[in-house]
Amino acid sequence: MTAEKRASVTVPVPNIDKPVNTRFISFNGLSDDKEHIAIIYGEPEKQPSPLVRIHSECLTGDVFGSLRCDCGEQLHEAQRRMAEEGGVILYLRQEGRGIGLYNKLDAYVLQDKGIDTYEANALLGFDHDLRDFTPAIEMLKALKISTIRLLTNNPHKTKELNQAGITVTECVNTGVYVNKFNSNYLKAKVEQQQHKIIIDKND
Ligand SMILES: Nc1nc2c(ncn2[C@@H]2O[C@H](COP(=O)(O)OP(=O)(O)OP(=O)(O)O)[C@@H](O)[C@H]2O)c(=O)[nH]1
Ligand SMILES: [Zn+2]
Repeated sequence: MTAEKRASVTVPVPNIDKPVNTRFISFNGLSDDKEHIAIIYGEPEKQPSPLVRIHSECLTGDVFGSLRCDCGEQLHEAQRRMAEEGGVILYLRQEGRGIGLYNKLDAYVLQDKGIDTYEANALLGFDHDLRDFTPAIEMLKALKISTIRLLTNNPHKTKELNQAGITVTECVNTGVYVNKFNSNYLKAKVEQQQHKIIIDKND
């Protein structure tokens, strides 16, 4: 079954000086049963290569501003950039790189004993990253967007999209949001998964 748009709802969101209208889009026919959502700024379907952020849900960071990761800040950066130039946020319901919220909290318990973010997954019996970006590809196709600039530091996302027929003309890195609580987490992403995050050696 090919995925298609279900509802498109206008949602004003706050921006620097005045609210900006976005469209929240739901889908029928995605290949898993999760309620993934696209948030559209402007008219990206009319741009030759719009900015796209594929953002994996992080309740702790996105909603509550947890400083253990950089997710909330990356999401807010995407929102600011897209309010300026248009774009699409694909908000994927893949909490904890696919292991779920409770398991992520279990992984945090292990990390508090000195184990890194990927090794903690392994100790809990999971692969280091269980995410599947197929729904993101299906959503882009339903939105009739096949050429994008991807806002990410993760080179593996670009590779998966290219393999599925979405052309990534540019990989736009996000800012670096390092603090004393997330520096080991960011270092593990750089050292083990080649994320493009420049961390100052003093952090
Ligand atoms: N399993 C696990 N998931 C985590 C941990 N910290 C954050 N996450 C989840 O990781 C996901 C974000 O993935 P990241 O690997 O940080 O970043 P990315 O999406 O691959 O790369 P960017 O596009 O640059 O953000 C979110 O779903 C978070 O909930 C952790 O310690 N363990
Ligand atoms: Zn996070």
